[in-house]
Amino acid sequence: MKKTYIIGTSGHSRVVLDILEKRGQDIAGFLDEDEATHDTMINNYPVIGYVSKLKELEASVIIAISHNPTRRKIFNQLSSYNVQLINAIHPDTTINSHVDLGTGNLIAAGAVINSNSVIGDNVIINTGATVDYESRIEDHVHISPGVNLGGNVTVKEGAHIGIGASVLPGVTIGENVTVGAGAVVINNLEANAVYAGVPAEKVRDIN
Ligand SMILES: CC(=O)SCCNC(=O)CCNC(=O)[C@H](O)C(C)(C)COP(=O)(O)OP(=O)(O)OC[C@H]1O[C@@H](n2cnc3c(N)ncnc32)[C@H](O)[C@@H]1OP(=O)(O)O
Repeated sequence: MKKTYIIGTSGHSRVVLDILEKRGQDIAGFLDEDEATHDTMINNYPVIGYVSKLKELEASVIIAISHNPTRRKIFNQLSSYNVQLINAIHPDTTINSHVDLGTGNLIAAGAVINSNSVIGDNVIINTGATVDYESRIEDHVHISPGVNLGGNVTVKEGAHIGIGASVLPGVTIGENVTVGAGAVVINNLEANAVYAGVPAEKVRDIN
């Protein structure tokens, strides 16, 4: 089995570590672009160095960074390396057998993904979130803890749905949108903006 490296050292990365331990992965340690973290220990595993260390290695990797633009940037960096992105799926999840799941994804404890949904690459479906039938979650999306998506929802690349938000069936959420915590999204949301409230309304554009 190839050794597995976790990119990122935040609290989120410790959630990923726990899942990989539960899955019996052979974990080498962490990598991080912040030099101050190097040679420290996280839950008994070393922070080994920069992400570029992976250039020299044939390794399994998961990017454990919740900030979508940063996670996307590192995903693109890894595309020229000889590494294998893996999924980190907590054993306590319910994923329908007819779900099409990409790679480099975190599916955290208690998450549910229902039938015929499609999940891209480098996605986070966080603790206790539900994605209902025939939904489409594109690359680099973060579905936060406790979010509920109705059936036939589309979440476009790079969008972030905040904690506890609900999205009505059939809604499309545009690229790079942020939905505020607790929002109820009843209409399609145009790309590159922040929306919040019940029902969700635009707060500001994202440049
Ligand atoms: C495991 C984990 O921790 S995963 C982490 C998941 N993270 C989240 O869920 C965070 C989601 N982010 C939010 O909800 C943020 O508050 C955002 C993105 C909606 C807004 O953030 P900012 O752009 O910094 O806006 P800011 O805090 O200045 O608020 C702007 C206005 O929106 C209001 N607002 C902010 N958040 C919300 C919200 N969730 N619902 C309703 N209104 C909100 C503010 O009261 C403010 O109103 P005002 O202009 O009348 O004073």
